[in-house]
Amino acid sequence: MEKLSGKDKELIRDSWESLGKNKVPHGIVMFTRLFELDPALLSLFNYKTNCGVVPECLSSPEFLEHVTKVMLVIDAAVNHLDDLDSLEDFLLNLGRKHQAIGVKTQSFAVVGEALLYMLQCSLGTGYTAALRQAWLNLYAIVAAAMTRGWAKNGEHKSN
Ligand code: HEM
Repeated sequence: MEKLSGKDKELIRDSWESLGKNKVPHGIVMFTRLFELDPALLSLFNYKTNCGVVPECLSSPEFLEHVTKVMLVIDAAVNHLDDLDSLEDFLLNLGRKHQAIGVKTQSFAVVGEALLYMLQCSLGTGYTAALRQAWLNLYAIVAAAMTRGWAKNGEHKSN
């Protein structure tokens, strides 16, 4: 896996310190943005939530569970900045599962955009160009590992 600079790690850790204590509310901001950017993603959750519109979805327990799961993956990444390789197998497997669910790899990038939006909303003036880049670098590492797992599962299938 790629490595992050010492400065990247510092910016990520400092900014996550307060955000990580309120994962679900920040995750909801992120997923609200995700569905603004790509409303079609809602249908991937329908089999569980049976919800047709965003507000209903965002308050359903299954949905909040996924928001929590995503935030916990981010939390794990932040807690393993010096040792991201240790997450490789977990992330490969996660990518494989998302391939099976029908999530496209392009959608991982949209989640990245939604993550940046949430950081911008939450950090205000603390959202600097360097901080944005640090998070982009971290998320790129996570998404790349998920994409490798996705591709292993999806070999010979179209993306
Ligand atoms: C477009 C984006 C995504 C969609 C539509 C999506 C959808 C889903 C769905 C439908 C499930 C199965 C139901 C559930 O467990 O709640 C799932 C599971 C999960 N997702 Fe996602 N997901 C997306 C992105 C992500 C990302 C970026 C992460 C982490 C960074 C993530 C983390 C997880 C985890 C940890 C699980 C549970 C896997 C397990 O059961 O072992 N998801 N996702």
